[in-house]
Amino acid sequence: MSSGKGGPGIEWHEARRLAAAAASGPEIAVVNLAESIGLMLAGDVVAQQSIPHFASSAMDGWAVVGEEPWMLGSPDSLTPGSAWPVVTGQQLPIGIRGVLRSEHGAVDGRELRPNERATSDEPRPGQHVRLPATEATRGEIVVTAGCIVNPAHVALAAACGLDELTVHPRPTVAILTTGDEVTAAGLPSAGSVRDSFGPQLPSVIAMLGGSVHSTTRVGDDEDATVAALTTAAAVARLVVTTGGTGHSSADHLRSSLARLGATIVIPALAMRPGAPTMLAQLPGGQLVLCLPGNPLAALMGLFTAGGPVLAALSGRSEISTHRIRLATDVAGSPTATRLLPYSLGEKLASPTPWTGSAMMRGLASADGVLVVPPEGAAAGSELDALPLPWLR
Ligand SMILES: Nc1nc2c(c(=O)[nH]1)N[C@H]1C(S)=C(S)[C@@H](COP(=O)(O)OP(=O)(O)OC[C@H]3O[C@@H](n4cnc5c(N)ncnc54)[C@H](O)[C@@H]3O)O[C@H]1N2
Ligand code: MOO
Repeated sequence: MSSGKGGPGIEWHEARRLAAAAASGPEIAVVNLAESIGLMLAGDVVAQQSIPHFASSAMDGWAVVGEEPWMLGSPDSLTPGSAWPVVTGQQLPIGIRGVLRSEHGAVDGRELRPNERATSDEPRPGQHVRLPATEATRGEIVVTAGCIVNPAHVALAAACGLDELTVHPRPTVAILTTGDEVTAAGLPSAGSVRDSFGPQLPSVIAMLGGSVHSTTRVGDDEDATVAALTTAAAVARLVVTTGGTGHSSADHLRSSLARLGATIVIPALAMRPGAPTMLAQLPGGQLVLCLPGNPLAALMGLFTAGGPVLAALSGRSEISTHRIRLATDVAGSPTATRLLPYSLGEKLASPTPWTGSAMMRGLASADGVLVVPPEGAAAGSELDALPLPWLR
């Protein structure tokens, strides 16, 4: 069932606002550099010392002091006319003229001279010397909190002398799929359906910022549903369920949530498909996002309410809508927002032919999802559209 017995559904934009508001803020954790990639940075990255922190050679060759010819010696005395062999990265003392690269010099006995490949002024003052603090000074912020940590950030943090970063970890999510008729593999017989969620929902949730801890199948049974919700809520900040949102004898989600003392945040959505999507909060603060069993309806519910929840729990910015121009007239639904997978041609959007709530074919070929207001929209006008998490 949907809004019929559950009261009027919440308007689409309002539902997104309520979903984000119901989620408590992101957690903060300190993790090893390698584990931080892909997470939201919660604290600035600050150089612990200057980068580079010592002067070094940028070339294999000779550190030289003063004018040629240079006599090979040791770095202990910086006497004009002295030189010594260096390799790339080797520490250099202050006071040398520069580094003559190995291809541009020749040694005869202990005497070093530039060869014919060298220019007359080589090495110029400071040539091939990496000076300290040219990339950052000690205490300088080199990455500001609020971005997703990427591999380059991590390499920079390592260069800054850091071993760990302060991040917002991905919120843990537990998935419960319901439905005695659902078959996990192979060809389903008449009366059974292939599980749409097991193979894809964890990835979509990850794309939206979550980390799926477990996926559990629950039979159409109230005690089993209560037990599974309790187990899931013990490990997850968000529990995502599929199916069983209705009021039939096979649907036990509502009564199970009531038994657990849950507060209903979103009882239903004024949205097609996906109207029966529900958001509830358990007494421990964990959110339970109840998606309808129909596969497209479930993803529309996940994009609408799950996106804002996961963004808030992971400290990420919400996936925002963008404007897209229509190739055709699109009819609205008088009391609901329609979500229609669309494909693009010549930069104009047309709903795909497969928009039924059980159909995945439209979404599989879609470039995004149109957010159609109740009054519909005419060809040539612009509508809001949601980007698909896998195409961002
Ligand atoms: N009398 C009414 N009946 C229904 C209403 C209503 O308002 N009044 N709303 C319809 C709408 S809209 C939807 S959406 C569904 C929601 O149903 P449930 O959330 O209770 O889900 P189920 O009944 O368990 O399943 C619905 C449908 O989805 C199939 N399903 C379930 N799980 C999976 C899965 N893992 N993979 C693929 N398909 C799945 C299931 O076999 C059913 O066909 O209720 C309508 N009915
Ligand atoms: O809301 Mo249901 O999702 O139309 O099938």
